[in-house]
Amino acid sequence: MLSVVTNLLRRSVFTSTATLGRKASAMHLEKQTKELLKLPAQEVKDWLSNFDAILTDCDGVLWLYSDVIEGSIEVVNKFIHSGRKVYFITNNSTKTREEFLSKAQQMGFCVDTDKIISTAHLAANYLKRMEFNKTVYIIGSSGIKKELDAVGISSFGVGPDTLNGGLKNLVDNELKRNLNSEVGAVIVGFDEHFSFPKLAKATSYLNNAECLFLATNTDERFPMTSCVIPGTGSIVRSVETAAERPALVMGKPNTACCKHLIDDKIIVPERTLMIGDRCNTDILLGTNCGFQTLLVGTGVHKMEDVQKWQKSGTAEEKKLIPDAYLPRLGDLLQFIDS
Ligand SMILES: O=C(O)COP(=O)(O)O
Ligand SMILES: [Mg+2]
Repeated sequence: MLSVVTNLLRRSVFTSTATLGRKASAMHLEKQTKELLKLPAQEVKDWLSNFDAILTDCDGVLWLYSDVIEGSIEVVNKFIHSGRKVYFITNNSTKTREEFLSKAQQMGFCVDTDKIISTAHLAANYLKRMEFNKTVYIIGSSGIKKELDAVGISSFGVGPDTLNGGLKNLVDNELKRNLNSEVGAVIVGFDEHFSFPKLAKATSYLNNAECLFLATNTDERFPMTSCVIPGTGSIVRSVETAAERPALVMGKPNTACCKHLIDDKIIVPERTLMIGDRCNTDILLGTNCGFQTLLVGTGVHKMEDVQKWQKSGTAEEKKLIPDAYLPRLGDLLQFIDS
């Protein structure tokens, strides 16, 4: 997926506005994105009445780090109070599900634990379900460790690990002599202390073909305009490259993260709306699950990105196109009857 987006971005550099105009006549063949604010209010209300379940991304839709995005609490709570099932589904692995719950509740969202889907929790439960009984080496944050503790799986690796005695020391004293023979899985999530020793240790463990390789998510970067904060995807790519094998990704767009809701008939795909700010995780998950999708412009992708993808020919690129677009989630408030 990274390569798809990279290619899309590369291609977009050479796309002129004139080309956009010329191809407009062929656009009726493409999936169209409804810009909700440009539609009559009744049409938007009718569209919303199709949904009795909503899955919403968190960072970039509901909040940006610790700041609530204006209007999102009111919209989400109205959805909840109208009897719709609302799930918070985040790729962020730095917190436990309980920590996300208290973050959301402290902000004012009326959400319960069973409605939070988060990737550290998904990873721990994946290992628990397979009755994993070895140790996990973590590249990531305390959220992963705490979720593993909660299911009785031992782990280590969280925190700084720097190249103190040089490369020779790392190789001779750590990689050759000090690898933990109990490690049976490596989990890679967001790690602000990611380092060369961590990369070398993870890939040394993964050199054993029986060692499981899980990644929480593949988001390339965090939603930020003033600078770039690399996301988990950049760390996962690095480990995958050195390990020479792909990780099993727990979060969006892997449909496994919400499959149980469909299998257990808790939600009906045709009556479910996926709301997100990133198309190659949130919107792709929605498309892959048969949900309707709504992109909001408060995070990673914008309507201009969608317009570029609408012109591209591949089926994979078309899966990134949402059904609807809004500048921000709070704009929905005027269309939800209380
Ligand atoms: O933290 C991330 O990488 C993404 O988080 P999100 O899925 O809530 O946008
Ligand atoms: Mg997001």
